[in-house]
Amino acid sequence: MACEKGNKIILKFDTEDDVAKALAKYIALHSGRFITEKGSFNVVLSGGTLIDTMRYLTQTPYKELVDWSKWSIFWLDERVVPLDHKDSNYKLAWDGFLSKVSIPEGHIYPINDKKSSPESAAEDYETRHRILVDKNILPLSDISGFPKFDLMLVGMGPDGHVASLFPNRPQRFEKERWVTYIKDSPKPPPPRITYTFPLINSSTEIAMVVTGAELANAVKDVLNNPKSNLPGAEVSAEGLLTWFLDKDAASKL
Ligand SMILES: O=C1O[C@H](COP(=O)(O)O)[C@@H](O)[C@H](O)[C@H]1O
Repeated sequence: MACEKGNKIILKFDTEDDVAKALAKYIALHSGRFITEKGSFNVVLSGGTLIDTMRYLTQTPYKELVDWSKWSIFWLDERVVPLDHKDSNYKLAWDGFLSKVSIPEGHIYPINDKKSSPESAAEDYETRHRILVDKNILPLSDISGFPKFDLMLVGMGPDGHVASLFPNRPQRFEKERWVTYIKDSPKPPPPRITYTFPLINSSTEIAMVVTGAELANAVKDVLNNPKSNLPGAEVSAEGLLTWFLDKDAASKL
């Protein structure tokens, strides 16, 4: 079932498995669309449950049909830990997705895990994005002046956080930086870096992928209660924001 509001569409499915199947089809369609239009596909990954929900993309027919050679991968947020640490969003994505498809190594942009502090890791990630802009690998939005990705795949926590932008933390209000840092994330591990809202909201397409009953209150507040002021409610896209919900996550709408 679909419900449209402005440049937002809300898709509700019976089960998490139905969400996973629809998500694979949606990503593959956008991959084809962007590669036809501009010859490349810049994708931003979250951590968390998203990676498992992307599982059908690594299977037939998508594994063979998608032109992985044109993909580039970035991270919406990352924990400041070594890339082989169990808490690393890169490791999660590598184990569950990237190791199973053939995206060129040079197109994968994890954080530099040799940086010792969240400040320096955020600074470094932003600088590397500025270099990609200078090389015309990443375009800037004509509207915001921030980097414009083709597709961001965004998860949400039960507290309404997206990326590492949490309620009751100032990072969600950052307006200038492309990448910022947090040292006291309420969800462990505490040191993280994260894209900021002006950058997130410059994306052409965004998929909010939210499943499970423990997300039902946050989904209700974000979609139906503007006063809740949760970070998830601040997500918008320059093109279309598409919510993928299962029955449990949508149960209080
Ligand atoms: O800590 C994080 O949490 C969010 C939400 O994760 P989920 O397990 O509730 O899906 C995730 O999107 C983010 O990338 C991650 O660092």
